[in-house]
Amino acid sequence: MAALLKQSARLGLSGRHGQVFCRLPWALSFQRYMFNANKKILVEMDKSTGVALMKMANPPVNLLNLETLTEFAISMEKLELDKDCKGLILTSSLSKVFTAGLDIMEMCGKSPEHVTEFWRAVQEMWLKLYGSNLVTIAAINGFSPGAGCLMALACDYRIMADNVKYSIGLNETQLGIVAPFWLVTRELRPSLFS
Ligand SMILES: CC/C=C\CCC/C=C/C(=O)SCCNC(=O)CCNC(=O)[C@H](O)C(C)(C)COP(=O)(O)OP(=O)(O)OC[C@H]1O[C@@H](n2cnc3c(N)ncnc32)[C@H](O)[C@@H]1OP(=O)(O)O
Repeated sequence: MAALLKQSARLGLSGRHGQVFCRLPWALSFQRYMFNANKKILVEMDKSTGVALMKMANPPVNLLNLETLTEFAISMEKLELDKDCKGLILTSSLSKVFTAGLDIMEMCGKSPEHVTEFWRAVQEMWLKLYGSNLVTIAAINGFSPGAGCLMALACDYRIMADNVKYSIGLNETQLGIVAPFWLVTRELRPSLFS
């Protein structure tokens, strides 16, 4: 795990944005590639190590709206299809927020069809992460409430920045949102499935 984190530091947070399957020049050609569908999720894959660095990049607080969730699922699919990819580090491109969780505006005043589509995307995101064949690590570099906490829990390993200001936890009931049954039973009460 330490080696993976060292790798993440080496990969750096210096990815060039706005590119789809762009290869780095000369020596690193065919060793590293980056992709992002719409710039909300940035992926940098190092084929020489098999480690992908995925950064949520939806300022100001990395809200998980329909667009971002969809992009996340597509990015996960691409990595799962890459036979060279063995591990994934999930982190944030922002300085103090991992993710502020679900965008509550996606559930406020929207049509039942939209809300259904949104929750389907939430479930898809969780299935992709929790069910991934990759070794997954959440590098939690800031606040991580609600779905941010659940994303971290869905990873195999979690490491959080050592800063007392940052908090992580399940606060959705304070907002009147109940975590869905598939999540509570699978992740928060795994003994039911053992
Ligand atoms: C796998 C998952 C499966 C199931 C999930 C089930 C349940 C999950 C539910 C949720 O995730 S509910 C959402 C929980 N999140 C929160 O409660 C976060 C609340 N936000 C904060 O605490 C702070 O924003 C912060 C993350 C600590 C960052 O603080 P900062 O001071 O940097 O930013 P600010 O508060 O000014 O926010 C900027 C901007 O963003 C809006 N915002 C923040 N969070 C949300 C949100 N969750 N949904 C919608 N909008 C949000 C905030 O209102 C500001 O908007 P403004 O600039 O227009 O005022």
